[in-house]
Amino acid sequence: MPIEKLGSEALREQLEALPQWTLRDDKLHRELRFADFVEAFGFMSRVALLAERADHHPEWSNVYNRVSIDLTTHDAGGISMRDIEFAAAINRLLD
Ligand SMILES: C[C@H](O)[C@H](O)[C@H]1CNC2=NC(N)=NC(=O)C2=N1
Repeated sequence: MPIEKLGSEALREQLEALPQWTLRDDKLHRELRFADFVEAFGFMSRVALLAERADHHPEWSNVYNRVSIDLTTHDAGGISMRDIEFAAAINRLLD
């Protein structure tokens, strides 16, 4: 079954449950700051395992203790429920 891009109304609804995430360039965006590089990279390692399990991968960058994450579904040409679920799973790692 093809993965569908969310329409703007459905997307707005889903974003209500993800207040830590914003829309930037048609992607789900979140920036994080950790105590140091080891903490940031440890977090990225945990996200990498989630990404491999879901076969859904982040666009991200890391500078020392900062991590910037963008989520989109290339296969759908926009944000899909895969990104919503991924964002929620990342939030749970940070609880
Ligand atoms: C072939 C493979 O399943 C696809 O390329 C997957 C891999 N990871 C992916 N990750 C993301 N974020 N979007 C995708 O469309 C995507 N597609």
